[in-house]
Amino acid sequence: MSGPLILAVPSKGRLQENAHAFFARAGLNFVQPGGARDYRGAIADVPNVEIAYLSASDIAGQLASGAAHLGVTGEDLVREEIPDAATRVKLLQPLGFGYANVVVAVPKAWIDVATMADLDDVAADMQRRHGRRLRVATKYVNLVRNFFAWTEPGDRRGARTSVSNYRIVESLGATEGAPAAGVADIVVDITTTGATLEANALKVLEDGVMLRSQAQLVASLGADWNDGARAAVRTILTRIAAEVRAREVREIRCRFDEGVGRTLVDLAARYDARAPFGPPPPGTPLVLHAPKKAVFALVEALAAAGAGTITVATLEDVFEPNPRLVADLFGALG
Ligand SMILES: Nc1ncnc2c1ncn2[C@@H]1O[C@H](COP(=O)(O)OP(=O)(O)OP(=O)(O)O)[C@@H](O)[C@H]1O
Ligand SMILES: O=P(O)(O)OC[C@H]1O[C@H](OP(=O)(O)OP(=O)(O)O)[C@H](O)[C@@H]1O
Ligand SMILES: [Mg+2]
Repeated sequence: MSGPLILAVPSKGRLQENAHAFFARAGLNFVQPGGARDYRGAIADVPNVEIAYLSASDIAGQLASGAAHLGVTGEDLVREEIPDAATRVKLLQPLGFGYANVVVAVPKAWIDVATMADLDDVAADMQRRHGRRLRVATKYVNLVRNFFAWTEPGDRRGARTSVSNYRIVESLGATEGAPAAGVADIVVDITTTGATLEANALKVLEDGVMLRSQAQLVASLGADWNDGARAAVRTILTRIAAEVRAREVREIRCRFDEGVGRTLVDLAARYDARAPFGPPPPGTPLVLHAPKKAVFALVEALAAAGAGTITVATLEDVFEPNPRLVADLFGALG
């Protein structure tokens, strides 16, 4: 077989805009030969790639089945829709957008209920007194089953307790409204600002954060990884890796007096900064790539060690040989 590499990209919803911006920053410009309503596209200068525009949840499904090779979707959807995720997909890169938590939320009116252990008591009580099970409205059926079944030993407040005596009420929209509507007792849903929970008078349990999710770049392990698809993914991941690396680091350049060059390189290593072009010959500035977080501490240390003028700059792309992203995927594909 020799089909093209299928890259699945959100066509609507929360992730769409950020996903497009992410690929554009990596120099991957999408073209839609059939116009804006065409759900298939291509990348301007990378042959053998077909873009599939899909909803975020369809993307998780297509990656699981191998219908798409590479895609962007929420980690919540990967964990929910692909129970055996480790054998079917590889999460290559968290993308720094689409942050949201999957949480257990109960009516604020339940003032005595603050933890999963409390919730288990409520569920047991309902069963005993009314002969019915606690109703949980959610679209995250698999995540709920796993989370509610899991116990972590420890004292009552310090640990997680499993919840039994519940049943799931599947809800595909407006989930937070289910308790007020009387169709469920509590909800499990995704939240970012908490505004929707607040508007529905719900509160998150103290130990009720089931998953901290963000958008992920995901590869399918079961797709048709023919030679053409492998060549295309190498090009795509190399550009993405260069962009990701550039965002992680700052370039520091400094003047230094003869003799201290070596000392400065050693000093930089203590801040996880590297001299990508090696120690400079006399008379040329030292160039370092430093983790963003370490920049100001490193600048101070360099100045104290005798550096002259120091400049800090952001970089557009940092291409390194054998980027981790490429190695990770090819390692997983074998
Ligand atoms: N409130 C939110 N804030 C940030 N990211 C979110 C939020 N809600 C969802 N997401 C992330 O975006 C993904 C897709 O959600 P989104 O709401 O865009 O699509 P959907 O619910 O599948 O479809 P629809 O367009 O019908 O809402 C979620 O699975 C999650 O990873
Ligand atoms: O914590 P907040 O910032 O208020 O966000 C939470 C809301 O966002 C999502 O719904 P969405 O708007 O995607 O609608 P949907 O239920 O149709 O998917 C989620 O299902 C919540 O309802
Ligand atoms: Mg939604």
